[in-house]
Parts: sequence; structure tokens; C-alpha cells
Amino acid sequence: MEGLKGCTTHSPPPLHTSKLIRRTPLNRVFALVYTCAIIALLYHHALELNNSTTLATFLLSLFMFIADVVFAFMWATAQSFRMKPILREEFPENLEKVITKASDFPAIDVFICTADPYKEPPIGVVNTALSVLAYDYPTEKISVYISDDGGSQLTLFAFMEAAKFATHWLPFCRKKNVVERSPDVFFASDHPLCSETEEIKSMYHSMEAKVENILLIGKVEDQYIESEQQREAFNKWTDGFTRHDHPTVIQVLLERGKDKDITDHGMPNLIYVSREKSRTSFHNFKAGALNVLLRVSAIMTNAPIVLTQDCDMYSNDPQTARRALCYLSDPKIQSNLGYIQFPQRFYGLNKNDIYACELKRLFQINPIGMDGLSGPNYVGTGCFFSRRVFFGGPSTFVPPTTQELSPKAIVDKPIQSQPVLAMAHHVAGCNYEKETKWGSKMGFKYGSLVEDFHTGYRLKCEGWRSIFCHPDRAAFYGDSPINLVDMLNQSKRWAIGLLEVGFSKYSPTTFGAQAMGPLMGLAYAHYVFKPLWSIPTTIYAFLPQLALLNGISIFPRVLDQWFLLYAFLFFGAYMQDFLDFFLAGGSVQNWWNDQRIWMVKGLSCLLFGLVEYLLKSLGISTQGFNLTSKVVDDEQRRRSGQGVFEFGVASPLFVPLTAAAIMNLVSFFWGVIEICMGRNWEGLFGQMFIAGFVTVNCWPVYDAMFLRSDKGRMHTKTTKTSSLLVFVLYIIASLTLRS
Ligand SMILES: O=c1ccn([C@@H]2O[C@H](COP(=O)(O)OP(=O)(O)O[C@H]3O[C@H](CO)[C@@H](O)[C@H](O)[C@H]3O)[C@@H](O)[C@H]2O)c(=O)[nH]1
Ligand SMILES: [Mn+2]
Repeated sequence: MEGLKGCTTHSPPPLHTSKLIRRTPLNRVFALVYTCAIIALLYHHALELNNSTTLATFLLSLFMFIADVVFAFMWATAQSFRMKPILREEFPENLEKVITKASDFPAIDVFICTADPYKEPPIGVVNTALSVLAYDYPTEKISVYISDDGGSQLTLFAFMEAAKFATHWLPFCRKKNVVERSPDVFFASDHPLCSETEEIKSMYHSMEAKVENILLIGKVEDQYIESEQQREAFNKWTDGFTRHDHPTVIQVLLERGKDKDITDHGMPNLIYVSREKSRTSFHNFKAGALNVLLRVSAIMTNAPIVLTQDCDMYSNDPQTARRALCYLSDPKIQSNLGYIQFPQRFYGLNKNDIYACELKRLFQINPIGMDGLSGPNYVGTGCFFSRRVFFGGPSTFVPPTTQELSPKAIVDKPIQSQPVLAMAHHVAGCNYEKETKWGSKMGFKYGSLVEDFHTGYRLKCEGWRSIFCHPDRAAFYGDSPINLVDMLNQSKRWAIGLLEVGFSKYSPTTFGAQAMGPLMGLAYAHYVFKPLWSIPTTIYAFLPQLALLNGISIFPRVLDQWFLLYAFLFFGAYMQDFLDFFLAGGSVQNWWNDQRIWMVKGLSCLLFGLVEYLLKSLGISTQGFNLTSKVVDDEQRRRSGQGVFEFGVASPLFVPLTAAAIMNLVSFFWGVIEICMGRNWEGLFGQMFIAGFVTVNCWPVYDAMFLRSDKGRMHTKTTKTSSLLVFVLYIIASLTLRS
């Protein structure tokens, strides 16, 4: 592999190594066997279609055929992750021995995005920023930029407080060798008690109280303003200032070389940026915010390395930047190395992770598979980029709009000097990108609600390589929705965004496969077409059951040889899925929940995402970036902690799921009755099995409909609508199938 491997007497110690996962040959053989089984299945379908005698049986066979074709396609795309998965290890302790002294480390610009002080409490964003400001990295090399799309003085106020607190926090972390550098996490953990710790703890809590108080009041009142400089900053929030319409605000809160901590050690840069907004221009959500930060940071510091962070993703390991450097500074791989992606990991997941919010496959398993090819995708946060990637492919430099934005430009003026500030305001303006390549050929890419996925994908197509860095100690921890409807809405937004890429002119199946090779093309196709899972899932959730209710058998009889094929395909896929999950450190319970959520998503967010995407393509509706809320009420947190599903609201997202739950329960019992009355069970076994399996999976739905009385139970309106839907489907099916 590319790493600096093996130690002869002369070669330097390694910075990183990698190895192929041991079970890879087995995976490849299994893929071959399973492919043969799929071909046999499709042959069987062809026979069925050909032999169907009535329109009804033809339609049934046709739908089942479509379902299996989509399943087969998705299975095939998933194999790309199993062909060459690799594991890596880094040795940051060797950095100084191999590369340079710490003072020669490259500078890093950190981008933290936030967009709404009420959905993303500023104290949380402050903790994220503090955890990065306090990295074990030369302080003068770090600049943290906050992008505030909420345009909120409350957030700015929180950061002014944070800047003061940081002058105590950074030296404290250094002195005590603190590992949890997010103060909130540190003070909530078991930490050694001493007067100094107590003092800084009370300082933190009083800052927290102040910030929360301001949030309650809703504005920064006079008594909180401490200096003329602060007043001048808050004066920008005039009467006409709204979050959708306001001028650029850039505020340098800490300046390298000028501001000192309480031990007289220098501080990193901390800069607040709220880009200009106007109702007449489109802002491209987070991608737009990141492009503004790319430009503003180019003018102010222009570090060669850029780290992007979501506001809730705090650093959990101060060594992280050094770890990324093990790759970024290795001359052997530098030339086409685009970014180092760390996995998204989450704190406070509920017992057995009932909503599978850990997204183990997306964030931990699949990236290992892509890493063996040309590297993992970008997931929006916890990613160290080489700034150069935002300006064209490794050998095709796309020059920026002005020389000052070039990754090679050298900043020689202080960040608070007049020309620098003027230029920074200019490039943050909402008209700046008009008629430029920003968002298409330059910077973060526009055109998809999953700007992270889209950007990473396009960088790959341009020829950049990426690396997946997954140390044992999580590098970052973030928030994940603990409310079902929030989780489904988030996945729905992703589904729409993915389809936007899938059906664009850059589709992975055509453009992508050509640019990156067939395996990477497949891997990306697996993501962009993920919402298509909803088609077979929906068919399998209703059709075999409707046929069962009408006494029609659609799968082979148990003693038939074709039945074995179905059994192999089903158990083969589930067992392999289980093994992947289990060997990546997941528990049996968590896997069970993960497969259940896969089913739930197929009947809710993926289905709605697909429909909304179609409506959007027809110009009927538009979808914005609905932020995932990072606040939850205590009762919800309690229920979620007990591992109980939270329905509560009457969302249409729950209707197909609830209808499927009812349909499967009813048809299963109907089947049992039929068999008790002496009907031959062999022909119905396949359908009974599916109905039974779905019923077992739907336990939380029945619980929420019939047994619970708390606020998180199923809304009666959802139950009624779903029952009606089942009834209508039954009538339609009976009329068609019995005709
Ligand atoms: O107009 C916007 C919208 C969002 N954000 C920020 O984007 C981040 C992600 O938003 P969130 O609501 O937390 O979305 P998630 O679905 O949890 O985020 C995942 O999916 C997004 C794409 O849909 C990626 O941008 C994220 O990095 C990825 O973690 C947050 O820091 C927001 O403040 C903005 O800055 N401007
Ligand atoms: Mn998020």
C-alpha cells in the first residue's frame, strides 16, 4: 500500500500503515455464488411471467419481478464495498521524527457552521469551537471561523464570551493534559477535583448561564455590552436586520499574535462570519456558507488545510489534527490526496440505538470498503481538506476569481487591517458568486441537498484521492436525532439530495463510472439510488399479504427446489449483513434494530423522498434544508432513553408504515386460520413467513397504536388513515385478483 512501510535501519519510522481485511477473499467468493443465485431467480421470474394465465397473476408476477430487480441492483452496487476493504493505523508520535518540527506544521483553518440559535443552541456551538481551539497543535497555526447562517446576535454574543473563556480554558487544558476539550463534556465527566478545576468550572457555568439567559430574552441588552468595540458590533443589528436580509458581519474575536491567554501564551484566531443575505438571491444552504468561509479565510489566513465541522460535532481527541497530518504531510501520497475523512460518531444514542442513528454502515463500514478503492466519501464534518482541492483536479488547476483567493496566495497583512477586512466583506457578499465558477467548478458544489456527498463525489471524479481515518478513540462526537420524526425528516432530506445527484448529468452510473472506474461508480450508485429501496420494500410489505388474504400463492411451495433458492437469497443477504455489522463491533440487538429501521425507512422517508424528488423535478414543490433540531424536551429524552419509539405527531411519514403493520398482522392471522381450517400450508408458507417477519419487526408500531398512553403513542389520526388505506387496498386487490 502507499504507506511508508517497513523499517530497515535507514528508513524513517512509519507515519501510517494499512492492511486488507482478512475476510475479503471469502466476500469475493460469496459475491460470485450470490450472483449466480440472482441470475437463477431472474430466470425463475421470467418463467413465472411467461406462465401467467390471467391478468391478475401476470400483474402479481410483474410487481414481484420489479421488486427483485431493484433488490438485485442494490445488492450488486453494495458489493463494491466488499471487494477491497482496508484498515489503517497512524503514528502521530512519529511526526516530528519523520517530517518536521512542530513549528513547521501547516496551518489549519477550521470552519464551523451554524444556522439557527434556537435549533442549534449557541452554547453547543461554543463547545465545538473551544474543543478545536484547544487542539494539541501549535496555537499560532489554528484559525477557527464560525459561519452563522442564522445571522444572530445571540450567537455572536456567545462567541464573545467564548473568546474570553478560551483564554482560561486553553492553558488549563495544556497544563492538566485534559483529553475532553469540550468543556461541557469535561465538566460532566469524572474529572479530578482541585481548586483550579472548580474555579474554571464555575467560570464555564456562569458563561453558560449568561448565554442561555440572553437566548431567553432574545436580544443582547445594554447591560451585557462590555466595550465600545462590542457595541459597534451589535449596532449592525438594526431594525431592518433579519436572518434572511442583512449585510455581512465579520467580527475578529481573537487574533493570533495579538491576543494572549492568562499565561501570556498566544491565542489562535477566532472569527465570526455571517454572510450577506438578501431575499432576492438564493443562498445554497450550507454549501453556500462554506464557500463564503473558503473565501473569507483565504483573505485572512489562507491555511493550506481546511477542517469542516458541523456545529454539534465537538472534538473528542486533541491529537486529531496531528493524526490527519500523518497523511497530509506524507510526500509519497501528497500529490493527489484530497481529504482525510473521520467517521461521524454520536453521543447519547439511546439504549440499543432503536432508530439506528449510529448509521454504522454509512459512517463506519462502507468507508473502509471505499478506502481500498479511491477513498471514502465526504460526510460534511470531521474532514481535513487540502485547500487546493477546491480549485480543480490534481493536474487541472482552476484559477479563482481573484489572485488573492488562490491556494498559493500568501497573506502578509494583519487580519484586522482595513484592506483585509474590506476584501473579506466583499467576498462574503451575496452577489459575489454571480457569473463565477463557485459551486460548479470551484469550492463546495451546489445543486444537491446533500452538498457534502455531492462535493466529495465530484472531487473523486476530478481525480482526488481520500483516506478514511478511524482511530479507536472517536475523533469527533456529535448529536443525532432522538426523535423518530426528526430522524425520518433528516433521511428524507438526504434521499432527495441523493436523487438530485443520481439523476444529474454527473450520475455515478455514467459520468462517475467513467471518471473513477466501475467499482467506485457502483459504490456511489449505491448511495444515490438508495431511495429506490423503497420500491421493493413497499411491494414486499403489501403485495404478498394481499395475495395471502385472497388465497393466492406467489412463492414456490416449500418442497419445491425454487423455494431453496428464495431461502438462500433471503438468509444469505441477512447473514452477511449481520456479519458485517457484528464484526464492525455492533451488538446483536443493535443489528436487529438496524435492520428494522431499514424496513421502516423504506416505507417512510425513502418513499416520501422519492415522491418529493419527482414532484420537485416536475416543478410542483421545492424542498429546503430543514435543520435537524439539536434540542429535545426532557420527557422525550426519558422515553428515548428507555428505548421506546416516539411517534406522537400525526405525520404522513408514519402512514405507509402503520398501514404495513396492520396489513401484515391481519394477513398473518388470516393465514393461520386458513391453515387451521385445513388449507394446504406449503404454498402459503413464503407469504406467511414474510408477514410474520414484518409483524415481529412492527412490534413498536402495535405498541404505539394499542398499548401505550403516553404522548409518544401513535396519533389516532394516523391509525385511522392507515386502517382506511389497508381497507381500500384490500378492496382493490380483491376486485383485481378475483376477477
Ligand atoms: O442553510 C444552512 C443549513 C445548514 N447549515 C449547517 O449545516 C450543518 C448540518 O445541518 P444539520 O441540520 O445538522 O443536518 P444533518 O442532516 O444532521 O447533517 C448531515 O447532512 C448534511 C447534508 O444534508 C451535511 O451538511 C452535514 O455535514 C451532515 O452531518 C449544521 O451545522 C448547520 O448549521 C448551514 O450552515 N446553513
Ligand atoms: Mn447534524
